[in-house]
Amino acid sequence: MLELRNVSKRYRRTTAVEALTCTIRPGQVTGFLGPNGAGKSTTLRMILGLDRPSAGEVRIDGERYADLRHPLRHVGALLEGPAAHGGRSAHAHLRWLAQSNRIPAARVDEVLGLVGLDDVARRRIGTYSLGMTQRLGIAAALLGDPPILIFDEPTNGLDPEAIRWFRTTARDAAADGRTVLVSSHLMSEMALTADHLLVLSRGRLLADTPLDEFVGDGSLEDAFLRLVS
Ligand SMILES: Nc1ncnc2c1ncn2[C@@H]1O[C@H](COP(=O)(O)OP(=O)(O)OP(=O)(O)O)[C@@H](O)[C@H]1O
Repeated sequence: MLELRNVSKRYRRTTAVEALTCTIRPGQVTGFLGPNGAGKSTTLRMILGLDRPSAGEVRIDGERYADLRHPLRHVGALLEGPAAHGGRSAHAHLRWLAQSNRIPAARVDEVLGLVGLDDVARRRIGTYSLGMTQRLGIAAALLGDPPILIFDEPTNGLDPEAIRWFRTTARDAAADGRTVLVSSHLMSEMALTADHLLVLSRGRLLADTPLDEFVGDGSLEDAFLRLVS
């Protein structure tokens, strides 16, 4: 379980996140929506200990990220932007992550197979396409077989087959009892992937609702635009 209690983040004059309180539950895919600049990435960075809240706290299974001894075994994340050195191979990158989190080396080949990168695993990451880079990020998130998975814009650059693959992966993980949090701007994709929604706008939480209730008789896009406009 992932809990945010009264979490705020201020950068000088900008309040990126304002008193955010929510619990992200296991067994479902939670979609994280919000217009550009709403504070989604900032929130995800605070969950992962990459940014310090100005106030409030984040708990992962009751602990702070910084206190987790082997964080990748508790929470796996794909964030925006390259997370690996371009000169390394995917295999070397994952081996290094596995070693530093006491994850068996055999798991590296397993996740490379899961994301379909086995054929290019020894190639330099710098030569990868956007879609291959996304798959590597997803492999890194799955590496520690963590109960909590966080994906920021996971389908960026993925082709239709890979988008479907990601959706199935996220839904299977939730069906397995994991906590899955996915941020995306793609409403049609989110409508197919999420069970529950968190909607953020200007740093504030506007909705924390099951997808079906949020959408009602219309489309997710209509309901979302009505709420944030
Ligand atoms: N390091 C920083 N320094 C100053 N301001 C920042 C910093 N990071 C984020 N912000 C500001 O905080 C606000 C929230 O940004 P954030 O990137 O979290 O939004 P987002 O919902 O992820 O947006 P997008 O959908 O465009 O990725 C924005 O106004 C942004 O300019």
